[in-house]
Amino acid sequence: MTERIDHTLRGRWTSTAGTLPPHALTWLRERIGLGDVRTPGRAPAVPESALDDAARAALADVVGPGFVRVDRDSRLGRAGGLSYLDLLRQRGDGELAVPDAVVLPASPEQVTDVLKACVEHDVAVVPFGGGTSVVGGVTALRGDKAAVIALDLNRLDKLVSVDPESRLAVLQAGLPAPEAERLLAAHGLTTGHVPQSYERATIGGFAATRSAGQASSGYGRFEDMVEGVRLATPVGEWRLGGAPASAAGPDLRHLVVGSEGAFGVITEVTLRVRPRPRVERYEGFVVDGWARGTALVRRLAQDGVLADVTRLSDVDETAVSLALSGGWKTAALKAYLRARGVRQPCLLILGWHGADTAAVGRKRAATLRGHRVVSLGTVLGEAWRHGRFNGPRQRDALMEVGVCVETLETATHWSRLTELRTAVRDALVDALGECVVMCHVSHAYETGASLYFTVLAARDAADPIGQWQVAKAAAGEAITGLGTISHHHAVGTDHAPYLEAEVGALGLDVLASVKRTLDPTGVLNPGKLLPGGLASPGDR
Ligand SMILES: Cc1cc2nc3c(=O)[nH]c(=O)nc-3n(C[C@H](O)[C@H](O)[C@H](O)COP(=O)(O)OP(=O)(O)OC[C@H]3O[C@@H](n4cnc5c(N)ncnc54)[C@H](O)[C@@H]3O)c2cc1C
Repeated sequence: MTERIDHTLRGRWTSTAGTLPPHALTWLRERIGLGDVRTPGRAPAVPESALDDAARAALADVVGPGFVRVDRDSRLGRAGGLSYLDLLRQRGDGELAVPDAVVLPASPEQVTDVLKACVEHDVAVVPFGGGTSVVGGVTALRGDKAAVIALDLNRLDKLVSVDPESRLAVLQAGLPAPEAERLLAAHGLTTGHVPQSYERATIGGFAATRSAGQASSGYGRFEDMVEGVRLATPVGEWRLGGAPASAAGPDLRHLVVGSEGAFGVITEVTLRVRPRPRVERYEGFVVDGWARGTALVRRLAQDGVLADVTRLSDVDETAVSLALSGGWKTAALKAYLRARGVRQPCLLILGWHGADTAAVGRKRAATLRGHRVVSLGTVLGEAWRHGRFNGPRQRDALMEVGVCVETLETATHWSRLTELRTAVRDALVDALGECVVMCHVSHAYETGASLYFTVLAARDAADPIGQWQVAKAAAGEAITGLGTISHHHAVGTDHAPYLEAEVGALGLDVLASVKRTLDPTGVLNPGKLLPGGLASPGDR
């Protein structure tokens, strides 16, 4: 939990190659026909920095010469995010976009001055928080600019103020989540925001992408927590949010939250915070079949009694978890479930947070009242909690042995949830052939829920990048018209082509107008959010 990002090491999450147990390898060979493809280990090419001396000097004037870095490791360390394609590129497959320099400002004022210098010297700016984007959000694209910098917000790492009476905290944008939580814990407070990328992602990154954490049912999505923002833009600073609620026109904070660095750089976020729970209880349950499972989660959401963490796996994801756990305990569990009449087990993890055991007990009783689920006890729930940040480590290990492994997510209304799940699943299977597609619901609302897919296939050694691009495009087409292109990963470069289908041509024009106002020369994060940057509506 305390691991700080090592910016020199971006090709994997872990510093050592992970390993898979032998039974997992055997299972993979059987299920996806895994051959002997290894992840390439070539060092990616790093071109000469295109940042000219005048631009470098202007930036050094703002942040100090030691904080304008043009060395290979610094630049390579901020070359792209952590999608499967990013990881392949960082390991030497395909072309990697490397920033010309890394600039590390230490204050909101310095961020504004860096932007001014970049406008003056025709330099594109990619805001860089934890660099955990999985949609190409931090790809170092320069657009039509002479050079591109990664604007690393690492040094904006302070808890600025706390108002315990109002339950508000002002946090600087570069704070990684564990550090933000450590600082808030000293005041008995928490954000409750725990995404799987918790160990590395930052407060500014969460706000910029409308992130959703594993306990979103209890604490809300990140945008629900944002009371105010401080934004540095090329045309000056913009501060928003001074009241708990307001009827002063449209809520402009939502032009900033989710703006993915294309409208400005978030330097501070005022967050609604909560008392830190003293007791957390996680429990595993099994429901018979996807239809019954989603009906149950829908009832809980619509009755307002969802557990703080609510995660329902489909039959495939449950089967894979059981297969990979292996051993006599799994065999005994399967026999037990059969005896209880469960034919198609779907694993349901529920977690409740509270001030004390009695409070947690009351919440648990409210969730479970009147529902038929088979409890597997807290051991399974605790196992989930223990392993909940393991996804990226397992991905490292899977990549090592030649697996094409990636996730994608969407959301839709309850009435279309199963249709969407089937459409995405079928599209992925059609595109990839022999593969495993698993799905779970981890964020539920009164009107619908998210779907999160994990895909495993044998990597195509000849064209690994093309293999996933085809599958991702097929999934994108399947989603269009049925659900959102992103429930919490954001748009980045990867989803930009699908944004028009979701918000309409007029929606894109509105976004382009905002961009033109805040970033008239288009230095901010070219190619992200808006396809091609959209300097003017006519450019589309
Ligand atoms: C293994 C893994 C698991 C993940 N799990 C989840 C999950 O459970 N829930 C979830 O919501 N997401 C998840 N993500 C996606 C990612 O972690 C989130 O999008 C996160 O919010 C990004 O935060 P970051 O600080 O790493 O931002 P970055 O990756 O650095 O940046 C993301 C985008 O925001 C922009 N940006 C960053 N900081 C700022 C700023 N201060 N001002 C303006 N723009 C900025 C960047 O330019 C980029 O476009 C996961 C990613 C990985 C790799």
